[in-house]
Amino acid sequence: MSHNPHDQTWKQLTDHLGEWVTESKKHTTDGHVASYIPELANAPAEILGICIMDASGSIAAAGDSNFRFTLQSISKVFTLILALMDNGEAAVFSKVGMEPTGDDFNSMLKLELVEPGIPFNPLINAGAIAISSLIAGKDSTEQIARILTFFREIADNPSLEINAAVYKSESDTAHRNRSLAYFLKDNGVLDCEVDDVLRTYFSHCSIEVDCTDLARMALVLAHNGVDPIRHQRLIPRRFVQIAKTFMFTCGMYNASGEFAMNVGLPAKSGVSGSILSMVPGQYGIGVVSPPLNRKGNSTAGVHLLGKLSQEFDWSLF
Ligand SMILES: NC(=O)CC[C@H](N)C(=O)O
Repeated sequence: MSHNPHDQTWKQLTDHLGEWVTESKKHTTDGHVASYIPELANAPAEILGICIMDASGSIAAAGDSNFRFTLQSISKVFTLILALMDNGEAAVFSKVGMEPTGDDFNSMLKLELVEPGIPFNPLINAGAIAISSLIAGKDSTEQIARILTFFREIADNPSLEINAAVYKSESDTAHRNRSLAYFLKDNGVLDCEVDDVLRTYFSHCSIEVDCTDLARMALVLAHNGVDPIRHQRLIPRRFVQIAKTFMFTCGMYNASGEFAMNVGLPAKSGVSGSILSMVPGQYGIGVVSPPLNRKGNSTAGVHLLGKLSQEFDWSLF
């Protein structure tokens, strides 16, 4: 038996992940599948899948890990990184702040209440729409092409595509995001047209992946921007540091404090019921289970990450 801590954790993971998924799956009934984007409501409610990837690309997977879903808010982490790579820190943080809001992810409350009227952080909807406008390109068509190229590179998967049905469903019903974008335009945050920036925003939210893609993308963040499998730097270290900090403080919306206490890892969730997380320096983690709690996080997914964090003492604190 090996005494390498990684080998021991890996054996325990591969031996027990299936049991832990079965246990956490009970929590799918604690939540509701998102329906404000009508197409998302078609997701089966009893799904729970997870994929954990180590630095050599070995995979521990269990449950419905082949289920396909859209990135939704998880995409915001990577558009933030791309915007930082395109514009640098100073330009990005002239358009968005660095603080959690304590409000729902699609709230517009503080845009009017607090001066200057820029979004509090890049992971709430208002902030992510501002970030979409900063992606280099002459219009949304060019921006979307660059985003897809970047996401495919990070996921090491050239076949990532936009799910057209989810895109259309969101675009047809996004009255709240449209109002946020008009508000931003009025506050002088957006230099481009509202419809164009929303095309970019809905497109990156609608990129379809599975848990393996999530784990692969997370692995690059876990290794501070270097892909440990291809031994290639894909993202400057500083920009990963910024992204991981936001994931920790704002990645689980207004439940980020609770998640930090119970799980203690950087993470980002999306309304598709997905969660991207990582054990820094070690593993990339992708989880999906569509039913959400009131704050928009996957009930079974959060439960499973809590169990893993306890079992392996993964909390950063
Ligand atoms: N929380 C989320 O995943 C939100 C993303 C979704 N596309 C929206 O704008 O509402």
